[in-house]
Amino acid sequence: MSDPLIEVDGVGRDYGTGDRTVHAVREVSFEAARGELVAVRGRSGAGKTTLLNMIGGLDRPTRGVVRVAGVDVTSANEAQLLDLRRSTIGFVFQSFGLIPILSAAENVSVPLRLNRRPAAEREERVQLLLELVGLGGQAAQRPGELSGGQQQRVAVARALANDPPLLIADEPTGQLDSETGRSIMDLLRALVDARGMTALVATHDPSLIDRADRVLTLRDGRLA
Ligand SMILES: Nc1ncnc2c1ncn2[C@@H]1O[C@H](COP(=O)(O)OP(=O)(O)OP(=O)(O)O)[C@@H](O)[C@H]1O
Repeated sequence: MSDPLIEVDGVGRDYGTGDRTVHAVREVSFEAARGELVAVRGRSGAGKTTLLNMIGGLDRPTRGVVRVAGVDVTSANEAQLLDLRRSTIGFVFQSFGLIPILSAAENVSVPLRLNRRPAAEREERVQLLLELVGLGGQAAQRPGELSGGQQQRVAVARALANDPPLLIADEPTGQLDSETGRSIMDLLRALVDARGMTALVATHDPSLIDRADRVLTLRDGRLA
């Protein structure tokens, strides 16, 4: 595989010390290519969130190296990590993480503001992104006025705002009913196919696994 987008090499993460040490992730190595949809499955506590957070630069491994788009996330300083999270990685969480007092459009606009994009460009891009996720008509509505599935679509649009090569989604369908969950996974699949981005998606849900190009299974912190 040439030029992988994600390189994970011998990564481990411990919490606590001594007898109480929890080995949340142990000796995990894998690569993901550009344009690949990779599912990470495993039971509750298997280490999915810990692994995703280390790849996304939200947490640092105890051992090993993570590279994303050639950048060593493990040794990056805070400013470099901030830059990586703004330009290279979009995040989607189980709990959506939208700002309640902002409209759908304003939520999607937040990463563009952080990247200091001009107002006219922001407006155009936000509308395009909302249409992309099927919410062109809901731009002015606040999260509380949207269904769970619609809120997650807004979160996906926000994650795509700066056109990152990597989307990390941690149980994005965990709070949705199974049919709504499937529509979110269909959306992620379509986005990966249309944009050539890489997506890393943690999920418990066996019915969502078949949309992935590849499935990584974590058991007690190890890749099975
Ligand atoms: N901050 C922390 N301090 C101590 N232990 C932690 C911490 N975060 C996670 N752990 C432990 O690390 C292990 C892996 O947790 P993690 O959240 O990565 O699993 P998961 O597969 O994402 O689970 P879930 O599906 O329930 O979200 C668990 O045993 C958990 O209790």
